[in-house]
Amino acid sequence: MPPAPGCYGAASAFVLPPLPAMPQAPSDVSQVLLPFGGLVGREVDLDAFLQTLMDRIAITLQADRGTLWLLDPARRELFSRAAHLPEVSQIRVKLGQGVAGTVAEEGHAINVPDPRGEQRFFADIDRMTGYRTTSLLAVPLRDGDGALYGVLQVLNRRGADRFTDEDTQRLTAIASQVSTALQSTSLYQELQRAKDQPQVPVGYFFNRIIGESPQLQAIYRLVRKAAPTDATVLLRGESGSGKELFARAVHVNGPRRDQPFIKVDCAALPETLIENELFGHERGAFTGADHRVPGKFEAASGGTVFIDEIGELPLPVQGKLLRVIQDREFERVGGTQAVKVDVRIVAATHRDLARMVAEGRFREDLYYRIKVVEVVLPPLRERGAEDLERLARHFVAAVARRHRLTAPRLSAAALERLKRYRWPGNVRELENCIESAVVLCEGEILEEHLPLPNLDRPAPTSGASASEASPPADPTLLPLAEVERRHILRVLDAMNGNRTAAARVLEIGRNTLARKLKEFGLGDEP
Ligand SMILES: Nc1ncnc2c1ncn2[C@@H]1O[C@H](COP(=O)(O)OP(=O)(O)OP(=O)(O)O)[C@@H](O)[C@H]1O
Repeated sequence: MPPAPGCYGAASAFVLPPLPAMPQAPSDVSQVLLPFGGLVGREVDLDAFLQTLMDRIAITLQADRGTLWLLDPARRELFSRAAHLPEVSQIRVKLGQGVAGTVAEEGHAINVPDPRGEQRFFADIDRMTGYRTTSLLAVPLRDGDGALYGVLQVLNRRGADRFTDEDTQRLTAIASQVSTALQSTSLYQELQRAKDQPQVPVGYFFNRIIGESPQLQAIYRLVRKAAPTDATVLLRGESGSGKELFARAVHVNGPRRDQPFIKVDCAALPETLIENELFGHERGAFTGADHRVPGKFEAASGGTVFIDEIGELPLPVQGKLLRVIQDREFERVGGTQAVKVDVRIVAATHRDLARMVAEGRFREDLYYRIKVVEVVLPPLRERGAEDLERLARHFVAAVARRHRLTAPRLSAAALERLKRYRWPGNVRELENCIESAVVLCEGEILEEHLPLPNLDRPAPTSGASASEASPPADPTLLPLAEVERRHILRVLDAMNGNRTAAARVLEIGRNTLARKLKEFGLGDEP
């Protein structure tokens, strides 16, 4: 059965609850956008806005699915920016390819009653998604100057075998409203920039990154410059501050975007395994090595290797990595033959590498090689109240969608509590905190359920208990139990949730791991 409107992207295949305000298709197109006026202006969460917008459009046109396509002038392609597309995260089509591509090239609406036998229909997308298109309507999206910048498309008219002429008129009217609405968003500004710099592809950029503070703006500028090159990038920042998110942004905004992005987490692997993981091994390299196994560098060929927690890399392996950066070659463990490799390297650390160099724990030559472009991510507490609020609202909406719940409203008191907390675990901690609160929230307003220390309580005057009101200046000074909890979750994450593998890395029994996870409130495996 095809998914209902409300399903977006592979990473977030969820179904929104029915929209209470509009159970029926409205007859007046102005109702499609009317409820969003405030949301567009504030644009607290562009993704959520676009998704709700596409839901409304599908309902209004009595369509099963809808797609907002935008134009990437550099690549002469359309990319799906918001869509009922649970099967894949994004689709790209060339101008002139398929119905949407033809609308973008020719600039007029196309109504396809039956795609079978329709030459302009691009059946590859149905083949890729497994979805069966039975009728399709697509109209151009134009900006205030009349220039085409996208296509609005709906699929599979419900209750009829085709879209009508009246539907075409309605979708055209909606497209004009959508254009007006989009022009006040940063998405539109990005498209405008792309017009001035047609060599820079769009649609990959920062789609999932929330934050408008001056610090984040400076980082966007830096990443925008560095990404299209092959420069090695070093991301520095506290745990949970978004290093991996930006590492992916560097990759998908660069020339290697269609090639693999492979992550190696040096902190999750025992020292003895890191070399093997990165470089692979030859047959007979050690007992049990009964065939040649390629490492991550070979797996990432043509793409990017993201070396997370590079500060944990043992010194001998640092030497081998240096050779990869300098000479683009290495030897597999137990091998004598040089293997050539073409990869981009992006590295991340929460450590002070300069200090590690001074202490002789990190090679100076490698340090300078990896920090060709250095991006320092600010801790959440330094990003200002507005960014915190944007992120919080984004997570409320995203978590509610993920768990198929109605998104509660954040009360002023709840926001105040969020702003007063110091967030030692940064954005990840905020995300987890909001997830817990949204899941436990019983009413429409999220207020009581934030699992945060009560900062209004008077601080203890003496004793060894940590003061919640005045946390230590150094956020890494954590209680032992918290360090253990974070380490376990990080290993589990690195092993993609596989408990057996995580228990092996942690060198504890699987039952012990299960018990600890239970203590953290992470119940049984699904
Ligand atoms: N600016 C942001 N906008 C939206 N989500 C964010 C942002 N920054 C971080 N996140 C989210 O917070 C979580 C932690 O981010 P990420 O894994 O990139 O941090 P990290 O610095 O690599 O952490 P660690 O050092 O512990 O590996 C992720 O779920 C990520 O999607």
